[in-house]
Amino acid sequence: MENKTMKIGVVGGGSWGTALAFLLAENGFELDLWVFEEEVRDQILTDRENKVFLAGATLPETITPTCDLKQAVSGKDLVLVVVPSHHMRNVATEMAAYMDEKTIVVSASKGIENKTHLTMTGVLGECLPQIPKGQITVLSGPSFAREVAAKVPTVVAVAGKDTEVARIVQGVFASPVFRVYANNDPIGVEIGGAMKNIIAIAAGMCDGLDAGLNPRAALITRGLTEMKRLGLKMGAEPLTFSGLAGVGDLILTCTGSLSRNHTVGMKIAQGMSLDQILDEMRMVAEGVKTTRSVYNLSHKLGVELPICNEVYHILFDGRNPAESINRLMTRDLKNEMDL
Ligand SMILES: NC(=O)C1=CN([C@@H]2O[C@H](COP(=O)(O)OP(=O)(O)OC[C@H]3O[C@@H](n4cnc5c(N)ncnc54)[C@H](O)[C@@H]3O)[C@@H](O)[C@H]2O)C=CC1
Ligand SMILES: O=C(CO)COP(=O)(O)O
Repeated sequence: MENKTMKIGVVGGGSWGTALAFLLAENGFELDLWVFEEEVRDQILTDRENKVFLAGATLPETITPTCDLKQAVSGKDLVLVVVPSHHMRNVATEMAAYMDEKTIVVSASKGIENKTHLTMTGVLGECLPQIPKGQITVLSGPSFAREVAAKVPTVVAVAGKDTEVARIVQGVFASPVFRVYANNDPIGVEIGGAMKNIIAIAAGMCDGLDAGLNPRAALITRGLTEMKRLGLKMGAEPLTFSGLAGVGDLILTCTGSLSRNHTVGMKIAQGMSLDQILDEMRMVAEGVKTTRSVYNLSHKLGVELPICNEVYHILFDGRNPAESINRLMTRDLKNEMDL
């Protein structure tokens, strides 16, 4: 199939869905963009801008905003889903009625469902039984939406169990400012993308306390070990965690001031309550819900994740972040390479 004639739908007009729609339009595709809020659809139609979630990017006429999910996904060759992880099941269940087995599905959402502990391709696989599993892929890596919309050079991974399909998706998204590596370890890519958000909350707490640069580097490094530990238990490839969706995204989110998860951690350390912080945010900080999923999953699987465990108790039990640093520092002494 000649790429540019592919019919594409993007589901989710938050900052990341809008930035990826912009990228695809720049790559020469015409596409439908499903947005949840009528206000956002109307703004894009009249001003060619998503002022709520991605102010500043001018969206070309080749992006058609719609609140009609059927219009966005039916008859498409490729559907990119970019809704917050806690809305994935509802949205995908509604999509199922309009989709046939030929469509390639790409998830760009990062999270682990609270109830089922499924990653986003797992949820999509359950909700879209007509789509062969090899056609469900994931795009992830160090990529703030605002920088992608500003055409800042960005490098990500696209993972799928079917190498051919991953290559097609790679070709659709790749551009001179958006380099895409193919990867065949979707579960590793998704565990990396979901768990780095928890560690970013921890790094934000560390920065909010002004605890120092040494502890932040330690959190990033030991956080990577925790990502790998849970990932391996779930069947991931170890090398994925050294890649873009692992350490790459971990570094970006733990050190980048644009991160919503890092910001949540900073505000907690500065004394705000989680409810207060979330009430003030229209955007999503996936790490909050993922912390709950990972806490429960790690206990179920018997995997020790000390940093994630502390983040859980700070967010949901009111533990003091400074006390958590002390608890992490005074744990039994270990061998660094133990997984
Ligand atoms: N923003 C970024 O830089 C990046 C975000 N992501 C991931 O992309 C996913 C989507 O996040 P963003 O685009 O950042 O969203 P956002 O935080 O900018 O906006 C929130 C989104 O939730 C939608 N929403 C609210 N209620 C909804 C409902 N009931 N059903 C469906 N959608 C609803 C809003 O329409 C909006 O699109 C997340 O999993 C995030 O981790 C991944 C990489 C980069
Ligand atoms: O996933 C992201 C960058 O790769 C975005 O991180 P935040 O959701 O913390 O802003």
